Amino acid sequence: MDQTPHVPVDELLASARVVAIPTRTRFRGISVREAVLFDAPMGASEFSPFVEYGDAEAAHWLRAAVDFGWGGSPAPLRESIDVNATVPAVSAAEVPGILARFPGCRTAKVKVAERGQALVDDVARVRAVREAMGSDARVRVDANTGWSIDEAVAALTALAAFDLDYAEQPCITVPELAEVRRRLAANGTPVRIAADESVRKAEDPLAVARAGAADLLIVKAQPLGGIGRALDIVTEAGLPVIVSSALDTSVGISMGLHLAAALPDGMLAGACGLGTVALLDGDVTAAPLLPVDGAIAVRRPTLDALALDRFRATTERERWWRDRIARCAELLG
Ligand SMILES: O=C(O)CCC(=O)C1=CC=C[C@@H](O)[C@@H]1C(=O)O
Ligand SMILES: [Mg+2]
Repeated sequence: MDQTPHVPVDELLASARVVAIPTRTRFRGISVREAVLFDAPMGASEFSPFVEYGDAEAAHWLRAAVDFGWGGSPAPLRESIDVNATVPAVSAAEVPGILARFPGCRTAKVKVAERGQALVDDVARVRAVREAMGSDARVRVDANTGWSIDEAVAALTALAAFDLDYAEQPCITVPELAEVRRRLAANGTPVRIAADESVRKAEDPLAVARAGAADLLIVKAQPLGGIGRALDIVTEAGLPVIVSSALDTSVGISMGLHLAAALPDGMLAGACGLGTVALLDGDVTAAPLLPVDGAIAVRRPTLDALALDRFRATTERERWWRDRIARCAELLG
């Protein structure tokens, strides 16, 4: 199913504004988040593939932006979406300060396997999260492909002491995920495995589900080419899902909220990774989509002219993003 409208590149460029927003805490090596906002007919839309991504990958994100801005979004089946606190790879001492930015959240996702850190750092961080949130909270970890099979089994065996909801993408490949899952079960420390990069960066996003290598899928609207495409994938995969984001502004978060709100009942496996505006030191709207009582209302934010000016990217970066849009648009045809 592909109902993404065709929009001439001149029209895309005419409505594009490029911003650079500082992060409050370094996250996946990023201290300034760049994004393009479109003032589009169906409402604001966002194009924000990470700068190191190639054009073929970034083109999926452009398709999503066009889909959301010019095509629209499916009718929401729910009014608000529970979200998780996202804890970057900070020291244990910084954990309470991070969690305070996510009021009411009873689920936390903790980054682990950060380059340059060791398992003791992960254990200390996850322990601090569990202690701060209490025994009834859900605590997940995300390794972003950072471990080998042996490292993943050792780390998750240790971290299982903190009662993990699941572990997101412990290793890179689908066979590795399957092996980690098998070994943990054989050791008597089963931890559910969630696939993220194996869905959003894979040539075949359904391969991980077909291989039985994951218990649930992380789905993100922008990398999967939009809400419609993401819905097609989850329907076909038949696994429970968590909707997440990519350190988007409130506009990209709104795309994720509309995806989560369109999922058929029973498919959503818990709180979604859509609270990350709390990690940014600014936004593009006067009413940011931040968690309140652990949830965010499903709505489309309006762009704020003052904010767009305040975070306006340099001329050089703006040119870079405009060239990127033109190349990606050409790939989409
Ligand atoms: O899922 C969340 O809690 C927040 C989003 C998040 O973790 C991510 C955002 C941006 C880039 C990714 O490396 C990362 C992820 O791996 O899920
Ligand atoms: Mg992830």
